[in-house]
Amino acid sequence: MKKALTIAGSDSGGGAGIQADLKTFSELGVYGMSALTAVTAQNTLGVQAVFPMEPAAVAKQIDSIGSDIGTDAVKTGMLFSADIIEAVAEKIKHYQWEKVVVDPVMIAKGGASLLQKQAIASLKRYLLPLSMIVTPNIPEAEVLTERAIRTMEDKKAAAERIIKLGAKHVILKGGHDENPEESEDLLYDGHTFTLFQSKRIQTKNTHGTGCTFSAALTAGLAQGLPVNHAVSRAKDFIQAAIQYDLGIGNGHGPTNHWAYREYALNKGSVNAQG
Ligand SMILES: Nc1ncnc2c1ncn2[C@@H]1O[C@H](COP(=O)(O)OP(=O)(O)O)[C@@H](O)[C@H]1O
Ligand SMILES: Cc1ncc(COP(=O)(O)OP(=O)(O)O)c(N)n1
Repeated sequence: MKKALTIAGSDSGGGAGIQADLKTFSELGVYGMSALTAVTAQNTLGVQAVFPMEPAAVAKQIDSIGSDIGTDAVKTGMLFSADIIEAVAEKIKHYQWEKVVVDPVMIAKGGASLLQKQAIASLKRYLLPLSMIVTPNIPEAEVLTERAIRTMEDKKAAAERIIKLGAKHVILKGGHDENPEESEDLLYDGHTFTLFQSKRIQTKNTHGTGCTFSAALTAGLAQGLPVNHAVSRAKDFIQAAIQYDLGIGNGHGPTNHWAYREYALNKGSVNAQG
């Protein structure tokens, strides 16, 4: 049994954060574990409140896992503060975890801040150099690189800058792109760019897409898939989860975490173009 650890915040509404990660791990046949960084009071209409954990409490949860169960891969999501980021980075180094997926969660789709502004420097300095892959959406990549991203050339330049920050791979997600036909994610490993394209689904129910995608990617790495295969399967997983949404709540609803298993598994993969 392969194991994966998510270090992230709780979404009471169940669509993003720890809840999305654990559902995704389970759907992909990976044993899921969690270290909670914050509790959010959240639903499909937005984030009503954020209650961060003490950094020592985050570190202690990671120790409980690291000192006994161990893990095959780790992902980080909402980390909220510089102190939590530094505690997490310290533990990743201590346990010498290498399959580390950093989802640089900053702002929820409704606009709520999930990362303090003063924590961005710590994210870049302490966590990105420990990551096997970092998974920014376009606004997050703009913050990390301090450059606007409009064109494919901008995306490639941003990916190059993020690799220079110490990440081994970057997948720049295209959910926020203006392309009405496709949602395309750009993978860069420091040498080669690979584009993962899928049909853009017209829906308002995209809450938790980033968390779900990075959790699927983490599960793939835990199972020993090479990075590009893990990305390709994560893209198939999120495509199915968005396509077969559940219509839950009055705002931006969650995706369907069992859609990949139920409807899409082994029905072919999205295109990857070098
Ligand atoms: N409407 C959509 N149709 C198809 N894929 C989408 C859509 N929105 C997002 N995705 C995919 O979901 C994943 C998460 O992307 P994104 O929404 O940019 O992340 P985040 O939730 O971090 O903002 C990416 O693989 C992206 O291509
Ligand atoms: C607790 C928590 N963590 C992360 C997020 C952000 O999730 P994401 O997948 O980026 O989706 P949206 O919030 O943008 O819909 C979150 N909302 N809550």
